[in-house]
This record gives sequence, C-alpha cells and structure tokens, in this order.
Amino acid sequence: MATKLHGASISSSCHPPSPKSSSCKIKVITTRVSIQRTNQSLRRISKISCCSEVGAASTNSRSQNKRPLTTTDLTGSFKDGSGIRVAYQGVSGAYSESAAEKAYPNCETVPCEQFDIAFQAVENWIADRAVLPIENSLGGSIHRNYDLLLRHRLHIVGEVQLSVRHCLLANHDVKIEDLKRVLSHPQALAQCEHTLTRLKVVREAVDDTAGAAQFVAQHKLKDTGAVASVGAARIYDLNVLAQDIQDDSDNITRFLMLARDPIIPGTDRPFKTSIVFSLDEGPGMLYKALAVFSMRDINLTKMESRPQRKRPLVNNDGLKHFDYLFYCDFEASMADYNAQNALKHLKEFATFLRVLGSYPMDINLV
Ligand SMILES: O=C(O)C(=O)C[C@]1(C(=O)O)C=C[C@@H](O)C=C1
Repeated sequence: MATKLHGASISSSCHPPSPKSSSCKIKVITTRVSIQRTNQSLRRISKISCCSEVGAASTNSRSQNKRPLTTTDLTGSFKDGSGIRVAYQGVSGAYSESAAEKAYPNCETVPCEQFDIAFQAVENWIADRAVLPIENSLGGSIHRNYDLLLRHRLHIVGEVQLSVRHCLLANHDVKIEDLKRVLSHPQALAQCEHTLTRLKVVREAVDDTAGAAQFVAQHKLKDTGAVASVGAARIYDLNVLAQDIQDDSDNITRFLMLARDPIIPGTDRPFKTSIVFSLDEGPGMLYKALAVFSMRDINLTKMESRPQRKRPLVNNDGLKHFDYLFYCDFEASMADYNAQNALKHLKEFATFLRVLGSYPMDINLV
C-alpha cells in the first residue's frame, strides 16, 4: 500500500521543475514515498527537465538525443490518466480515491493525510492533480474545502459526481448488536444519521471513511464498526454487516479536480465555471450581482457564502456586519462571450473577483 503523504513530507522550498530544482524535489520524495514511486517520479521529472531544454544550443550527446515535443506529449497521457499522479485525502478505499479513478481511470493515486496536503502535493509537483469533495446531496457543502480553494492557487479543471453507497463494517466475528461505537468521516456519519440513531451507537469522527475501516481492522476492535465503502471492506478484510445505510439511496458527492494550470475552456461540450467574489455592503447588492447572470440567461447551479476569515466584520456607519465571500457555479464556458460579458459586468462593482476554473460538466453519474 502507498505511504500516506503528511505535512512534513512537503517542502515549500522546492519549486516547479527546472533541471536545478528537480534534485531538491527528488530528495523530498525519496525520503517519504515508496522506492517504486520515487523511480516513477524520477522518470517523470527527468522527462520534464528534458522538455524544458528543448531547443537549447548544446553540443553534448544528451542534447543531441533529445526529440522535439509533439502534441501527444502535451495531451496524450492525460486523456486516460496514465502517467498522472492524483492526490486525495484519506487512505486506499476512500471515496475520494474512487473519484480520482473515475476522472483519470489509469492514474496513480497518492493518499494524503489532509486536504491541505493534497493541495500542497500539487503545488510542489509531487502530484499532478488533487481531488477534493466539495458538496454532497445529503450532507451539503464541505465548507473547509471552499476556504482551501481560495487560500491556494490551484485551478479547477474538472468535476466528478459519485454515487456514495455506505456500508457498516466490522471485524469478522462481530455482530451488529455488539457495536457500541462507529467511526467514520463526519460527512459519512451525517449521511447515515437515521441508521446510526437507530443502532444507538456513539459516533466518532475520523479523517476518512477508509481510515476508519483500517483502524477497526488493525486494532481488531470487537465493539467498534466503521462506515465506509464495500471496497474498503475488501481492502481491510472486514465483514459487511449492512449495505446502503445512507439516509437516502440517492447519495451523491461532487468532487473537483485541481491542477496547477487552468485548462483551455471549450464550447464543444457543456462547461461549468466556478467563481468567488465579494461585494460592498448595501441593499440589493447580491441581487445586482446575480442579475448579471439572469439577464444573460446563464443558469446558476450552486451558490455558497463563507465569512471572510481575515476580516469577518465590516463597519458600516457604526453598524457591524459579517463580510462574505460568495462562491458561485454557473453553466457556461469562459470561452463563451456571454459568460465573459457577465463577469466583466460583475467586475464593475464587485470588490473582489476570481475565476476558480472553467471545466467540462460531469454528466455521467457513477
Ligand atoms: O472519507 C472518504 O472516503 C472521502 O473520500 C471523504 C468524503 C467527504 O469528504 O465527503 C467523500 C465522500 C463521502 O461524501 C464521504 C466522505
């Protein structure tokens, strides 16, 4: 199983690949990730270093053997995910890993201890993509990840909707009535509220669903179960005591795919764009902001407001108000003039505006 990346494994002192900086990065990876991984990274990093030297005048034999970049180098492997390393929060068997595999079927998944580490793994070129759960049809928004989107500089390059079917897992000789405690990710516990209330068990939140399964198995617990996937049951050799224990059979989590660079938005298929903005305080300000979309017939699919962490309170004529950031998804590509005009219009009065990404909509639910 892959080693989980943790905070200390990511050094912010290493920067995007250049022939000079890659040795520094390799050192970081060598100490933390499995040897096999390191070799793959070495190959990848040396390939990138090679590319960055294309065209440089040099007479040594290494330079003479270099071939020019082709379109396939730029796009080929990213199509089916082979050669891509995708960072996710959790351990093997987490739903985020399944989301990564749905988006990039042949990718190499990189488990990370926290969401923040997954972002840093991409920023520091340890991974090529990060996958991030952002909202669930039963549990709602994953607020922390909205905050992380703004704190980091990654771009949204895709979305994946995954049907999440939770199981109640326990060690092999444990019966459902033996359970006094159930471990899982807080979102998963919230999604199984009814079942867990009926069982009268104590709920304990842990970092991810598969991590809960791993803990129960490793410690051979007899009075504790885990809410996790059927895949996690297989990986950690646990018994499935109950299947589909989520409160509603339609339990869908939406994940975002993040990369260092944005993709070029297209108009060949349905696209979605995610933005974040802030406004001055005053009557009708949000109404005015949303009107830039409605007057152009652009459909909004999601709206989320989060307090501005650095200045939560604004002073308005002696009255203090919370100052908000508005996250908004709309159904249009940034290649579309209509969308460009809407944002130009919004920018005229928004106090802050950032496009988080323009990416193909996921229309296949798995
Ligand atoms: O713990 C996991 O398996 C995750 O991938 C995280 C997560 C989440 O954060 O929402 C993903 C999907 C489910 O909604 C439950 C948990």
